[in-house]
Amino acid sequence: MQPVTISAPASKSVSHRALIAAALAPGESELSGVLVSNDTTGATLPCLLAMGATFTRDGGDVRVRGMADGPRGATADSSKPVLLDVGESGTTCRLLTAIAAAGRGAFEVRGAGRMHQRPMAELTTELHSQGVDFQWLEKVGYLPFVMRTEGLRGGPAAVSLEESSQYLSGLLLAAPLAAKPMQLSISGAKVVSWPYVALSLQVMEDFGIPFTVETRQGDAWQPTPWREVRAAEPGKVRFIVQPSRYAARAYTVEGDWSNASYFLGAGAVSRAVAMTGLRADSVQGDRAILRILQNFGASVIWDSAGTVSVSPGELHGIDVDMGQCPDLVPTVAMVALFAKGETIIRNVAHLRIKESDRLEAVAGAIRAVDSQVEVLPDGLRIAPRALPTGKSVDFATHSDHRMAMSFTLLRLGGVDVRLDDPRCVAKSFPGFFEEWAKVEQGT
Ligand SMILES: O=C(O)C1=C[C@@H](OP(=O)(O)O)[C@@H](O)[C@H](O)C1
Ligand SMILES: C=C(OP(=O)(O)O)C(=O)O
Repeated sequence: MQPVTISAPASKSVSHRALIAAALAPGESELSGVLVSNDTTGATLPCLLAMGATFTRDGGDVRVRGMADGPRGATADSSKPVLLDVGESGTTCRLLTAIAAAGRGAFEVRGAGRMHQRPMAELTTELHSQGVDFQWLEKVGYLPFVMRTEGLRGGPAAVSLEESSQYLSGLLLAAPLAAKPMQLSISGAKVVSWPYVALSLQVMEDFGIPFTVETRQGDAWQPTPWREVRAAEPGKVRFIVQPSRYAARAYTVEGDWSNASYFLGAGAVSRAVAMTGLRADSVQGDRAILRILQNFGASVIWDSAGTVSVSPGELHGIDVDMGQCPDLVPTVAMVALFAKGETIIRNVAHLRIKESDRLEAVAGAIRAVDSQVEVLPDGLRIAPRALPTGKSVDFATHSDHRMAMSFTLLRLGGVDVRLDDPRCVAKSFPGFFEEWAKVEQGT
């Protein structure tokens, strides 16, 4: 039987970063293949427009005229700060708070839904020591707030990556706009979601920003190519970013490994799925989905044209640390329900502060299909039972796109999946259900 072929949607994380870099690059950039979704063209783009960049867009082709001298907020004589509405996008919120802080004037940052419960303090504390003033409109450390800035001073700064990598990504992307070189280091006890920091460095490099990464070897700091830093440890890596300008350019956004995971997962549990448009050498951590599906027992093949295919096998439960690829957890948890034996997912306490409390939301879906699950302080222990084939089951998405997309996998086990809010997929993948229909129709 021929595999169903799906072309991967554009990377959400790269789209955010390419829009930011192009908006900060004086001159004209042409971006192709930008993800059209609520978080990217619906949140990051309008916020950058409010800061002073201009855009013309035809689908995912975006022509950007970058800001001539950095982000501009409202001046002291204006009664209203410039509004940055980040919607439900954590990436927009954390990255653009740092970018706006590196500009001038007053900005009000607001969001929607869960975004007002997702923490900001780790980032804003550091921005405050850089000279930025915050006025909290509801709760200290959370949206909404008004920020007044005269730019970043530069010099040393340290941030913890225990709950999110987005704080460091924001500081890195904003650092070239600081008055002096910035030396960023990692505090805290552990690092999660490291590959997203590497993606930020990749886009900075692609848009001409000079920076050095140093790792500690014994008592000395050694310059290290950023691609060689696989998983950073607190106190063992630092970044030196020179004041500089992003350089305008043409740029093509690569495919998204996170949103590919639902289709690759379908290949593992049902019938072969082939995907085009994914980079085998991508810096995206969610490329790990291939290794994880292989560990379950699925087979993975790359062909010479760069198409990857996943086919089913005898699936058995696995024990997996997903600290560096948290967005894959809902997919992996659903695949675990098709496997024999227990699956344990570890090191993902940060899933509790995403679009929903994802440990509880995923556990709710597992219970809805009569399997057993234990919610651990930092993960899930899943004991699958036979799926309720032929039955209609109601699922609570908690308005979380990754819940809606991952629970849909259960249709391949014969479950009539009823989602309370299927439209929440628009956050990252508005065309998800149209693509999914191809999997079910087998064409
Ligand atoms: O920087 C990014 O593009 C992202 C970082 C990750 O968040 P955390 O670093 O908060 O885990 C990830 O979950 C999110 O979907 C995208
Ligand atoms: C956590 C996610 O995104 P964000 O943090 O940008 O809201 C996600 O897409 O799963």
